[in-house]
Amino acid sequence: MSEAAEAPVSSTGSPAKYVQEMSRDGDEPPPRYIVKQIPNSSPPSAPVPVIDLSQLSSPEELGKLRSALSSWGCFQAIGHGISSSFLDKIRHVTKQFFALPTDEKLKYARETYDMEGYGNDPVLSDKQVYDWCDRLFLNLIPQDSRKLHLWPANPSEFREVLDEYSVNMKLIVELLLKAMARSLNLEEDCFLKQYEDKELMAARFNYYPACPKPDSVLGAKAHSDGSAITILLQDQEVEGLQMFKDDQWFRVPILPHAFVVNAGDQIQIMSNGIFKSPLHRVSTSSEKDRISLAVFHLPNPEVEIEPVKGLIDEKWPQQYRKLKNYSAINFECFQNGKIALETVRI
Ligand SMILES: O=C(O)CCC(=O)C(=O)O
Ligand SMILES: [Fe+2]
Repeated sequence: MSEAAEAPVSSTGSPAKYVQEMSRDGDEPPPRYIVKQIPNSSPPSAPVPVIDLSQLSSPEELGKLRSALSSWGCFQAIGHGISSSFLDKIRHVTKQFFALPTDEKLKYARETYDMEGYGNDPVLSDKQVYDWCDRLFLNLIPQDSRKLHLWPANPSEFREVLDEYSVNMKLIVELLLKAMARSLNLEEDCFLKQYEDKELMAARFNYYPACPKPDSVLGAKAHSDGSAITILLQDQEVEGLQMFKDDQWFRVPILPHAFVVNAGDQIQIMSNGIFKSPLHRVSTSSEKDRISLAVFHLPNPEVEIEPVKGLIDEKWPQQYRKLKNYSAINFECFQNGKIALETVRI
């Protein structure tokens, strides 16, 4: 294919120019960003379920949680206990970071073929259509995996705010994993036990600049998350996230100060396919920049995961094999155009 030759790929395994710079300079999106035809490019708004995390001791709310995760694979979480002012603050420092001059942001640039740090869509395959998005990817947990030199010192509160955000995210994830187990009438620590106290958590700050071709360019191509759980803070004003359900795309509306919680592929495996890891994508806007912050939580790659025994019986046999390092499987499948979850199905 000639596609690889059309868009120069720099030696860092990244598209040659940051998307934010192309947007600022009024560049036409290069061919490698063009999706030939975006199916369903203006879908309807989605009735994504809303779950109140402060009510998860009630059987009704647990029932809603189970139903949301086994149909949509996602929900909007309210009642999470994090103040609106703190959420505004983390959005604010995110915007401040991306507003810095490129030279300043490059102090935190990711290394060749590394995920962590500031950069654009990593190039993993020569068939890849690029996302109209720049990112800052940082490990949060375990603490000793943090590459603090990649944590922006500008704006000055960035590190402190992210550290506090990380503490909050860990608490919410644990609360959710326990509630998800209870919603299936299982011991509440049955998912957490599989982590063997070796969890990973990482943050991806996404910056989607305005795009002159929203009908043929995506902020993020359709994907499911390779995590166990993802907690996403959407932009306050600019929509973009879309979910695939029942063969159709839906726009996820903005609910101020709610998180969008996604089941990731690894919880689909651990729940023996009961919870669904949803396919989602991000559209672009011709007028406005958009930010989001995704926090991914997953077991350490050394740890083996498998469907929980209590969810396997004759009527619903084991759907996925025991495995470890799902991220590596996911990565290889992406490069070979395969769907990772399908390759680990029994
Ligand atoms: O920006 C969004 O709304 C979604 C981002 C996302 O799906 C991701 O970072 O995995
Ligand atoms: Fe995602």
